[in-house]
Amino acid sequence: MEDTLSSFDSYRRRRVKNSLQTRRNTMVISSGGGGNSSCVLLVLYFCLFYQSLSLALSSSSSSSEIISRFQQYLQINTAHPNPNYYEAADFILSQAKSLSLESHTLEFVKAKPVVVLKWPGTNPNLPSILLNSHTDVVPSEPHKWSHPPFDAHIDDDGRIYARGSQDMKCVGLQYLEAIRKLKNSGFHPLRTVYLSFVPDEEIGGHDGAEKLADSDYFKKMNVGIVLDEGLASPNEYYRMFYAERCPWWLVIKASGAPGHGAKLYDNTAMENLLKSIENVRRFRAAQFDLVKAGLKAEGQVISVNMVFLKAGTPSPTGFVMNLQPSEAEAGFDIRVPPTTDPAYLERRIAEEWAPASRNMTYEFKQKGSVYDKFGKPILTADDSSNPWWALLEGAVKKVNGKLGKPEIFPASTDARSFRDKGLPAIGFSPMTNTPILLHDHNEFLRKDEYLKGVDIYESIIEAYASYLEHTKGEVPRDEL
Ligand SMILES: CSCC[C@H](NC=O)C(=O)O
Ligand SMILES: [Zn+2]
Ligand SMILES: [Zn+2]
Repeated sequence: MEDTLSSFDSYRRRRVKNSLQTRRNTMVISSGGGGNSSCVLLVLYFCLFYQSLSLALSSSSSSSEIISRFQQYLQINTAHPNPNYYEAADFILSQAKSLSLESHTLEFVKAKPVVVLKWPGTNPNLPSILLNSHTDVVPSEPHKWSHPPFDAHIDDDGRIYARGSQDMKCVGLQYLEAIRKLKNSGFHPLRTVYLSFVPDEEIGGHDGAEKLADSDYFKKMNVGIVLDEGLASPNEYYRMFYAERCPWWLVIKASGAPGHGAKLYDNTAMENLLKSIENVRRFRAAQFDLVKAGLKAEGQVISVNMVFLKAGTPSPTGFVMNLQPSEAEAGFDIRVPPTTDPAYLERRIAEEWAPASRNMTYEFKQKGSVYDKFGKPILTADDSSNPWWALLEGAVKKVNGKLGKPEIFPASTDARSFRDKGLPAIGFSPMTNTPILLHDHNEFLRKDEYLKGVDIYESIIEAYASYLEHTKGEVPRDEL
């Protein structure tokens, strides 16, 4: 860890040195006259040098300001079901102003602002880069946290506790801090860099990223690559995601004749439902065993988790105890990797989990497709056909970050709205040596890890925004 941090520091020093060097070179080229003009130029030189030095000093000494801005964002309560979206939007807009970024607030749905920021590139004809993050967070149970989830308290070991510290207010603000550093260093992007701060990801993104991706405004943005969220890594390897599992939310229902609680008879609703649940549990265990044995990664198996059970005849004191009910239901959150055959799973549901022969029916509350409109699995290429993948890898390695194997995101993110449009989208949240605490109690991110992530994005944005080639991964406008 020490090593990694010190190499990040030396990278920072190199950048400062380079930026001073660039400014010095500019001066040398522009000086050329003699006499008084040399004097004026000398003064100018020192002014510029002083300015560069103070800029450099301010960027190297502003860790506490960077952390304080992160805390401010975390302190805005954007938890469902009543997220304070306007306060979050105002905060982002104030940051944009301090960075002289262009901003636009789009309200596709009332009270659900989508904030889009723009850092114009010197070649606006090249497809742009979109850095996406969501502003909402999931609810919490504050009394089960060691520090209140919207205090952004920092403990003695530098852990910042807050809902959203990992998922994903960190990423949204790290993008902005990286841009602040790049601007301070005098960097000018070749490609336009956009940032989108979208609502509602945690409840499906339909009024947020999905609306943005469907809009004419988005078409005009001419996006060529999207970065979105990934997951924390408990070890030293950063994680990159090229796809995500598809959510299928299944409800199965059993029916049967009611009867006396003391009677043994076949085909009761409860018995039929339990047979299905046993079946589902065997399937779940087999999939989980593949992960436990190290044969498959989490994102490569089908996960099934029972999320509700509903049965029984209510009474004023609870449930009627001597009546076997005529209906019973169970709900499952299923996640299907785009690399599996969904027809196989659907057959299994119809024939084994909810067979009509056992008086069972089923319905999907949500059933995403693993295929795009051309019938191909929705995946972003993680090989040489996608230069953005290699660029990201290179940029992380340049600042001494190590990378794990490409992965499929186990849950859903807004990236799917962009992949649906045929765009490459990479899931990445720079957090190493950090327990995975998204949606959990006591979600936290360490200060040093957050600051390291800013440097990682600085490297990524610099590489992406400087990339000149028109690539295969970029979809021509008229196909969107
Ligand atoms: C199916 S939309 C729900 C999106 C949600 N995203 C993050 O947790 C998820 O459950 O994966
Ligand atoms: Zn998220
Ligand atoms: Zn989430």
